[in-house]
Amino acid sequence: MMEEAKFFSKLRDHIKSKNAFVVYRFPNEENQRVHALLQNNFQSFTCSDFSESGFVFAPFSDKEKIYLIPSTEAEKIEFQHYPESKVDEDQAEVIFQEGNFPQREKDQKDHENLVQKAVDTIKNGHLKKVVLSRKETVQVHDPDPVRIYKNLLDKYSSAFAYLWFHPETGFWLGATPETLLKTERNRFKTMALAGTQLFRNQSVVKWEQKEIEEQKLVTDYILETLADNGIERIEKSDPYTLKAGNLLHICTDITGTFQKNENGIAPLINSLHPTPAVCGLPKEKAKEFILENEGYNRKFYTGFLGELNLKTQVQRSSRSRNQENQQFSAIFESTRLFVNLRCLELKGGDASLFVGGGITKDSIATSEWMETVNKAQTMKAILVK
Ligand SMILES: C=C(O[C@@H]1C=C(C(=O)O)C=C[C@H]1O)C(=O)O
Repeated sequence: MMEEAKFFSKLRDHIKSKNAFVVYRFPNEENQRVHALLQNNFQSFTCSDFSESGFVFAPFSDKEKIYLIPSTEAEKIEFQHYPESKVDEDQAEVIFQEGNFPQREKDQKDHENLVQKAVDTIKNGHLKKVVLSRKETVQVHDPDPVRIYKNLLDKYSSAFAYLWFHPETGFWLGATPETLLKTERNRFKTMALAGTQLFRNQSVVKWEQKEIEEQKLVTDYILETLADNGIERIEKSDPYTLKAGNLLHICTDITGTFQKNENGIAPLINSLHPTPAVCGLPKEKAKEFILENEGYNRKFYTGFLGELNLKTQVQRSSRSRNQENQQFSAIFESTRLFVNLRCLELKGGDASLFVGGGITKDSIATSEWMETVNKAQTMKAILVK
């Protein structure tokens, strides 16, 4: 384990070298552990069939490059990060941030028109659900990626919190609540996440029928595609409320067993991405609607990222530390991928934030706009000093 200060000083040197790297922490990490992979050469690596091992960074579109930092080409570092003070994610602070980045009227109009067009298309029976998003670019007073990432680590302990750099993509940061795929041997886990409301310290969370139905669409679709892909023993949890920064979502955990064949986990990834949590239903029609109407390139937003086929050593029993039991430790491959939400691209002195939401027949344009404003707060809150 490296000392944190030593790591960040090393990272600053690495940034000067312009070689790729990624720093990341898993959600709810009990021992405060943060991981990093610092690529030790200037080559550009891509992922072709998900048989590779390393950290993957994939765009929304299946026509663009999927980047990879291969395990064999990078120095692997771990350190522990303890927040300087207990920062909470409550509403008061969110409202306070509002003044730093005023909203533009034109952005609102454009987004509401886009949503209305989708609602009309859905009502005409061409679509069931489509996720529509926008990009908001703001000036950052101190655009130091390391400073901003430390804020992110302090603030969002229940998210997958990352800082990525590649000479061809530039800097990306994010705090996403959504697991795309977790595999360990032949077990896997994914989740259906949808429905959004503000967290207001409410003791009882009430969900509207619209949100309940929207989230169920996502769950049903995922269950169906998994069954079509030969996944066995599929189980799902009851829907529960998941807190992500200043927001609440409805979540269903889905687990199962998959048969490993020569294609590895590629069929699983290809059937899940993009889920109706970020694209829509039916998938191809929704994708078409997005590409034709959103009017900007999502790049890595609503793509996915994380550890791919990484070798992990596990003790058979975490309590058995004596010599005798050492022989029971095993090495196996695991994958932990997340959907790239609540993220931003850092470029020059600007940050581009990406935010969206699911549209169904019952969606109201102004409420959908507000939802994106609220989602943007997650990342705006870490930009300020
Ligand atoms: C699209 C986003 O989030 C997704 C859409 C949600 C919704 O429509 O309510 C909720 C969580 C995510 O699955 C985003 O954060 O930009």
